[in-house]
Amino acid sequence: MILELDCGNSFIKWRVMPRAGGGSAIAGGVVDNSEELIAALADRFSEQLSDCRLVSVRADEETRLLSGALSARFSMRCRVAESAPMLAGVRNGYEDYKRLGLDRWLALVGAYSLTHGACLVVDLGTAITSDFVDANGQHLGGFICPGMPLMRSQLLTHTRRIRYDSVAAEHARDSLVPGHSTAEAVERGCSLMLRGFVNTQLELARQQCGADVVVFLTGGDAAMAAEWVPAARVVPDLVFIGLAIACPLTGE
Ligand SMILES: Nc1ncnc2c1ncn2[C@@H]1O[C@H](COP(=O)(O)OP(=O)(O)OP(=O)(O)O)[C@@H](O)[C@H]1O
Ligand SMILES: CC(C)(CO)[C@@H](O)C(=O)NCCC(=O)O
Ligand SMILES: [K+]
Repeated sequence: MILELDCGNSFIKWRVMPRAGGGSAIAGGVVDNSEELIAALADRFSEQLSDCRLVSVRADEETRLLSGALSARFSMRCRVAESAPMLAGVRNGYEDYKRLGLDRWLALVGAYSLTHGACLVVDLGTAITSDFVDANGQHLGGFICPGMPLMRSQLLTHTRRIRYDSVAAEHARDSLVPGHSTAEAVERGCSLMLRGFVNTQLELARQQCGADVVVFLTGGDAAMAAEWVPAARVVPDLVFIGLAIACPLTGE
């Protein structure tokens, strides 16, 4: 079995796949840190993991420690995705290709592998990122802005009186009419910022890549954005699709 990891800034997303080259996930989850990850895996998969592949946007040292701990604990090979100027028909558009976040790069490569045509990838996590690729696989660049979790926490951190609980937040998200409570005002305000961003990306994508550009949404808040872009494809495992391309294992 193969362990796949997407180490984001806030969470580590993991899944166990039956073998190289496909099938559906046997198990998966989201954890806060490597200790939790090892605990989640140790019960069920102690003897069965042969390989690991991972992508990380964390510091190199932190990523090295994580892959070292995993390969030691589960006696498996561990491959770490690296930056590349070109992969699977996609050409990195950054001035310095090493600076493009690896999660963005792999999601883009994953999306292009599904369409072989122009795409826009919007990843809504801690940060929100968008990336454009044309029909020839040329990455046209992208954007980075704060995601919903960061927008909320900035308001909370830098004000005295913006306070509300998660139940109120949940209810507030039922509608986008002007808020009559702090929870509604903040949640809907941030949602509208997100909606404005997503709609602008869509316009830009059509200008840059043509009207038949395929829109992919991924990351924790993808489902929310999907309401505003009915034609979009919500692909939660886009980064993992790219990861398999970047780190093929024997047999793939
Ligand atoms: N405590 C939690 N337990 C389980 N799942 C969670 C928890 N907190 C968040 N999630 C889910 O985990 C996923 C995190 O995805 P997201 O794309 O937001 O990752 P992230 O690591 O915060 O972002 P990034 O990759 O940009 O750093 C979301 O689907 C979210 O709903
Ligand atoms: C933007 C994030 C934080 C999104 O996870 C990540 O892709 C990253 O750290 N990128 C490096 C900066 C860049 O992509 O230009
Ligand atoms: K991400």
